[in-house]
Amino acid sequence: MAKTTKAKAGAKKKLPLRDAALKATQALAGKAVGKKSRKRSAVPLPALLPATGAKVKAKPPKAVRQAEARHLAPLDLQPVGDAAVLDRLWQTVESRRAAGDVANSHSARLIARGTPKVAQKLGEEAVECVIEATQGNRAETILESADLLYHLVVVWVDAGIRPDEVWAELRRREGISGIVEKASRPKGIVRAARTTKLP
Ligand SMILES: N=c1c2ncn([C@@H]3O[C@H](COP(=O)(O)OP(=O)(O)OP(=O)(O)O)[C@@H](O)[C@H]3O)c2ncn1[C@@H]1O[C@H](COP(=O)(O)O)[C@@H](O)[C@H]1O
Repeated sequence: MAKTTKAKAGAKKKLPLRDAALKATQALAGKAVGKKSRKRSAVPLPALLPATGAKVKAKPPKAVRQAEARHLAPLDLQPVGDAAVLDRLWQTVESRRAAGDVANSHSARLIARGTPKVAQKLGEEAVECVIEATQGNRAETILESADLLYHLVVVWVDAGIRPDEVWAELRRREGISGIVEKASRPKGIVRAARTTKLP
């Protein structure tokens, strides 16, 4: 063991000057183009530095690829319903509110309990929908979505909002990329002043 160490030390000493200089250059180059420093340094590296064998990843990480596949997969849409059902639901709930028959109408009973209760129910249904969606339970997510939309309609009726007003806002947003819209929002301190979120 000791012999080997000595032999190594000897070999180091005997290293010709040119080889030693080359080694030092390579060591420096390795530091300069190593993963960490390449990320942090904005200073361009000299073009003549020797390659260090750092691999360029051709594929994005697995989680990103899976998310992309989920979003890009075509939806299996069968035309069995239409959005007009929400307009009809609103009409029904509004008529229940106006009639105020709390003995026979769930909507009338819920609205009679006051705005905080109406809003709370929407929150509960949203959380249930989130849980099912997070767990990948497709059928349950559909059921919870229907509950969520019903309770959203009750919120609109309670607040005196007509579906048309929401559709108009959705129409206004058509063709505006969410990313572009987000980028156009005020930034920094202005944004912090307008929101309860941490900047
Ligand atoms: N889409 C719905 C709908 N979805 C869910 N629900 C009811 O919402 C209630 C949710 O039950 P929860 O136990 O979560 O809530 P909760 O009974 O208020 O209990 P708490 O949280 O207060 O303790 C159930 O009674 C469901 O039947 C609905 N009730 C009515 N509709 C639609 O509204 C129309 C009018 O209904 P009524 O107002 O009952 O005539 C109906 O024809 C339907 O089209």
